[in-house]
Amino acid sequence: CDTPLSPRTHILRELAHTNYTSVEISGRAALPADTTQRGSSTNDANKDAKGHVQTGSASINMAGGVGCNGASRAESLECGLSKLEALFDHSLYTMPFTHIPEEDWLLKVKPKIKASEKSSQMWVSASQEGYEDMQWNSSSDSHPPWLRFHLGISRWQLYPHRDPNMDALAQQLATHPIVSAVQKSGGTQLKLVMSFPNYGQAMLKPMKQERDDETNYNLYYFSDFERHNAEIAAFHLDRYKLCFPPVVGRLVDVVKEIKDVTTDRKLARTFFNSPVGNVCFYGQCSYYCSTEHAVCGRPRKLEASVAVMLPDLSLVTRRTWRSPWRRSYSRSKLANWEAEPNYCSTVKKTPPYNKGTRLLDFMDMVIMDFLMSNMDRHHYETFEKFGNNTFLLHLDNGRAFGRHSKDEPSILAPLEQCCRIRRSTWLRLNLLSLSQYYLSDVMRASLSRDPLHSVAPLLSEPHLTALDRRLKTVLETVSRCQQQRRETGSADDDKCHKGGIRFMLVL
Ligand SMILES: Nc1ncnc2c1ncn2[C@@H]1O[C@H](COP(=O)(O)OP(=O)(O)OP(=O)(O)O)[C@@H](O)[C@H]1O
Ligand SMILES: [Mn+2]
Repeated sequence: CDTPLSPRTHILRELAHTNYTSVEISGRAALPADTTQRGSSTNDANKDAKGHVQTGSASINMAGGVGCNGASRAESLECGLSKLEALFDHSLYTMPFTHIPEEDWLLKVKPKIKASEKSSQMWVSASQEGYEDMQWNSSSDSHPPWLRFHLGISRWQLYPHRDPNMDALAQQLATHPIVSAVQKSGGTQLKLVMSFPNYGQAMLKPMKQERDDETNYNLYYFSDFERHNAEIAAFHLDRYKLCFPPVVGRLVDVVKEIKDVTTDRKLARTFFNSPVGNVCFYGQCSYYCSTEHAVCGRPRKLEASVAVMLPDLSLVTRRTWRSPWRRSYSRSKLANWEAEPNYCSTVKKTPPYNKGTRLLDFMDMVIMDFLMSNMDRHHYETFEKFGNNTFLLHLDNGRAFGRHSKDEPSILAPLEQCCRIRRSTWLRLNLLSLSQYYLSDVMRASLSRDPLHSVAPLLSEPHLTALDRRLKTVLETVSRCQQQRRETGSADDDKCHKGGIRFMLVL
């Protein structure tokens, strides 16, 4: 999702030369104004709050950062929140974006239309019970948060870093009345599309497992449950890559907000009361949609993840890409990448991985998947409009965070086989391994802002600990690559990709 680097690229270089084991980085450059918003024609990113132009050098100092050791639970959360703020203020996260040209926005608001054309061009909704009257015009102030989100999608990202719309969007996803709920077709497990009075829509995945449950070791990855908290946690983990649609947790009343408002008769037929009086349903799908696997309220309240829907496919087409490192989805067969030692060199020569930043974007996704132990990344998607030169959408993270006591090294195979990583990713991962920005601390803090945190923390402590452990493994894998490069020299088939870097250069 990185746009071309700004003149502040030297910050990265400076950090790349920093010895992370002995030097702490504060890098608190003044927070740049968000330049990715539509209509901002001047680049304010290098100005501080008073409008002074920043020279843009990251300050690297020896002073200690925020330390949370020995704090009580509440203090430790408070401390984590300041770490999160410090992280997002860091110059590695506030890279200014260049102005986004008109053709790089996913959607356009139609220019004013003549009165004579109005009757045919204006969308007038039939008045439906539960829905609000729309009063939208071309001004973004009149738009509901979901529409602002759609209009803010660009070639490079789904939403800007520190999106001013994010709080309102999350708030509506978590609290707005649900006026309709139907099953979402496609995919293998039960999920619903919910509609809100302002015509926004969201995808709901219900809670299937307790936070502390570990996936049964005898279950293959392809028959594992989907987890609502994994969808929420994946969104928080990704917030710097900005490739997942916003997801929040919600306590849903299964009677008032699903059974009573659904027009989906197949879904309605599957509701029943459990022996202890909880209201349950199971819907229709190809896995786990049976009475034995029903999802149940307590007695009517059900935890769920709620993800904002992307623009409808009839408006914006998406392309689905099969992952080159897709698993075999078989109990006995090996996938090509498991059998062929030189698999990556073939992929590197194959479009779209042979050009641009696709391979590096793919590696970012692989690293995320390893951190959250998601083995189910069979496909990813892109917006068709942007061709091959765009970010990857990582939808569907429901099978992540299944086991905290086990890591899955094979998820890192692409990184290990290709030895490629985006420089900014590598630097950010290094930052997250420093005590003042520990990944587990910032994730704990970030997730504490979700509405479901008040019920129980969305990731249990062992899952948070696993994140730090896995991050270390990623960094070690990169170090091994660097070591190999040092030993074999730089004479190889690799060309430095735009936006990426070979390990030799990182050193
Ligand atoms: N936020 C979203 N907005 C729009 N479409 C979405 C969103 N999330 C997922 N989808 C679409 O719905 C499809 C099914 O969703 P998802 O993959 O999460 O379900 P699933 O049951 O886990 O599927 P599978 O069994 O294939 O893993 C996706 O392939 C994607 O195209
Ligand atoms: Mn899935």
